[in-house]
Amino acid sequence: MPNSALVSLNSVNKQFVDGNEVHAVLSDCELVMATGSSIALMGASGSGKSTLMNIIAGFEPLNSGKLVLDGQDTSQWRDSDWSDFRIHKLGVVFQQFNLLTPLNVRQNIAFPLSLAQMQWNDWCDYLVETLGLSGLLDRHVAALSGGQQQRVAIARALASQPKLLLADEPTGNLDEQSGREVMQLLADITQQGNTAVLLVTHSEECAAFMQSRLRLVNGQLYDAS
Ligand SMILES: Nc1ncnc2c1ncn2[C@@H]1O[C@H](COP(=O)(O)OP(=O)(O)OP(=O)(O)O)[C@@H](O)[C@H]1O
Repeated sequence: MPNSALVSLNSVNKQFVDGNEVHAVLSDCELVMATGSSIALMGASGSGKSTLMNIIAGFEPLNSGKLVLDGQDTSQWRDSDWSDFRIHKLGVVFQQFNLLTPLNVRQNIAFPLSLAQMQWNDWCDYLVETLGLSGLLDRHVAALSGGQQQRVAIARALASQPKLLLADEPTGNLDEQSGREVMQLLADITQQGNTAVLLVTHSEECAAFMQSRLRLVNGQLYDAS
């Protein structure tokens, strides 16, 4: 494995048990993602894209195989190791946004900063401006439209400049223009080399903003570039 690998999955298997039935979702799945790279993860509905994201974020355990994150084998990680990774190195844009509804936009974006003991900074101002959130900072997130909430979720995920961004269809609620602006932002941050992006998308147009494209079929990843 090259030293620069940020994410490495080696022969990963994941099944879900539903009553007497076992559903294999990932089967000897392999992935190497370099620091600062960007990958569009495509595949049919139900093929396991969100499951793969959840495994990398530590929200789902794998059944067998090896997951290495930033050079560390995660098999022995305790909850505190996962928390450390999530706070300091990971940003996630969930399909359902998962915003903190009692809080306003600024507080949502600042939340990961407080966990990482960081302050609001120029990067946060840049994100707010680029994502068109400047006029919304004092609004409660529950009162926002789906597209506005999605842009808050993206700003929150990027606020602490994570080494890895996992984004599950982050433009699904946006109009074409806003969607392109978000994709350009994601392409830019990977060009700058500090943040790697794993993007789940059904859109070929969004996928084209990423450096490479992979398709999940029968539990394995194939080059779809
Ligand atoms: N917690 C769970 N318990 C049982 N089965 C699950 C669970 N999570 C996912 N699955 C099953 O795993 C399979 C893959 O689901 P997943 O959500 O990863 O697919 P996806 O590729 O992200 O789909 P979509 O494009 O529709 O979002 C599906 O058959 C789903 O029903």
